[in-house]
Amino acid sequence: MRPAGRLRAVDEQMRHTMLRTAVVVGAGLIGTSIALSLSAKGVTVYLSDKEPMAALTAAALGAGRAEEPPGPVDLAVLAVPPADIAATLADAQSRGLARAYTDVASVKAQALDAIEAAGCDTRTYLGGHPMAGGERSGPLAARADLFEGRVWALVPTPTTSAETWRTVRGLLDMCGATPLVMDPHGHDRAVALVSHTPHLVASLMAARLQHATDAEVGLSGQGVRDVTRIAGGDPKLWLEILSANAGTVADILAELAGDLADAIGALRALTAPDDDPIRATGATTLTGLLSRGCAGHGRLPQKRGAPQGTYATVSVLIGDQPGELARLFTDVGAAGVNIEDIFIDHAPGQITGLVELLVTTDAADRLRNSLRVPSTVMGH
Ligand SMILES: NC(=O)c1ccc[n+]([C@@H]2O[C@H](COP(=O)([O-])OP(=O)(O)OC[C@H]3O[C@@H](n4cnc5c(N)ncnc54)[C@H](O)[C@@H]3O)[C@@H](O)[C@H]2O)c1
Ligand SMILES: O=C(O)C(=O)C[C@]1(C(=O)O)C=C[C@@H](O)C=C1
Repeated sequence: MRPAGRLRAVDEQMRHTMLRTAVVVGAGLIGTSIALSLSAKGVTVYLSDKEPMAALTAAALGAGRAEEPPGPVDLAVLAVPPADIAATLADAQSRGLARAYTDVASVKAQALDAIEAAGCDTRTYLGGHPMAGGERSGPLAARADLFEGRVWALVPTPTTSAETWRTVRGLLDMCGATPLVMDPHGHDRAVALVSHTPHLVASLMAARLQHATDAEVGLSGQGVRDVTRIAGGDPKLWLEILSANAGTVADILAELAGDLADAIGALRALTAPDDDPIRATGATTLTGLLSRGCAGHGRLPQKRGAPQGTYATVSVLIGDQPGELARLFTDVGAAGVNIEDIFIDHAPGQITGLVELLVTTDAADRLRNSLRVPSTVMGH
């Protein structure tokens, strides 16, 4: 049985307050996306940024008002770079800007240490980190639906008040995000694996392309774009993020370096003549690495943090002519199936496009039968 105090704490975390007013400090990609989402739900949002043009641009996009609030707001969201969180929180609290405060920084332990060192009031602060973003910066890259269905880590201080919990839960609810409560070091270890090292690896791979010939990059398909997309992120922000989690990222990269060395050895072995037995060793090693990759990829949760197997992809070929998508949606509706997500892959000039519909696993075969499309392909 859980002690009553713990039960009460969990209960408080589950409730949430409807926000009426908010301030977003830092009107960049994440701040403006949050502000757009809140404004769309009727919250009065005030925007500020050390670059006035960023706040004005966000306001012009409909994210809120680029002005100081007339009095304390329900929640201040600090969407500034990680190293600026403590000073921004201290300044906001000293001005009595809000009744509760949260941030969105990608690293938590160092920020929390700095918050405590700066003497901030940790009762009105609850750290946060939405696991959604993009490789572009600034308000013009923002989207109101950026956090829909995404996990949002919540990292409380030992003294975070119940009222602050309820207010920040209200923010997540309005943004359509799913909370995941973590401690700061556990959070930073996890994001080293699922965000920070992948970013660095994407950058290292993308750096290989820098001096490629036009003919070589001209041949790029979706694979290289998927592997390198996040490498387009702001180097200044990513230096800050990696610096605040450097030891853990270095440990993971060292393990990766071991696998890279094995892969190089295996590939060299595969260049040996057909009758050289070393080829078989190379093939075995490489198969092992590729299979481990499939197993690791299979561990990634699907939509809304659901485990693998919750959803299945139904792939449909459609023609490049008006009304094709509308017809497909009508047919899916007629089959009584809800589309959880959709991806459309259509190269200009091709007469067909591939539409991938993400649906619950139990509905997938029914939909395939109804649309008369073949069973799913490997990797889905
Ligand atoms: N980019 C992502 O994918 C992503 C995802 C989740 C969380 N985050 C976190 O969100 C935060 C913001 O990142 P972003 O991608 O929106 O960056 P961004 O560069 O798009 O926006 C940051 C904004 O903050 C402003 N700013 C910087 N210092 C400030 C200060 N001291 N006071 C007021 N304004 C200030 C900048 O002028 C800029 O407009 C970072 O802490 C980052 O770690 C980023
Ligand atoms: O979608 C992307 O572009 C991202 O890289 C977002 C992403 C990530 O998933 O690694 C990047 C950094 C953040 O702190 C959180 C989310």
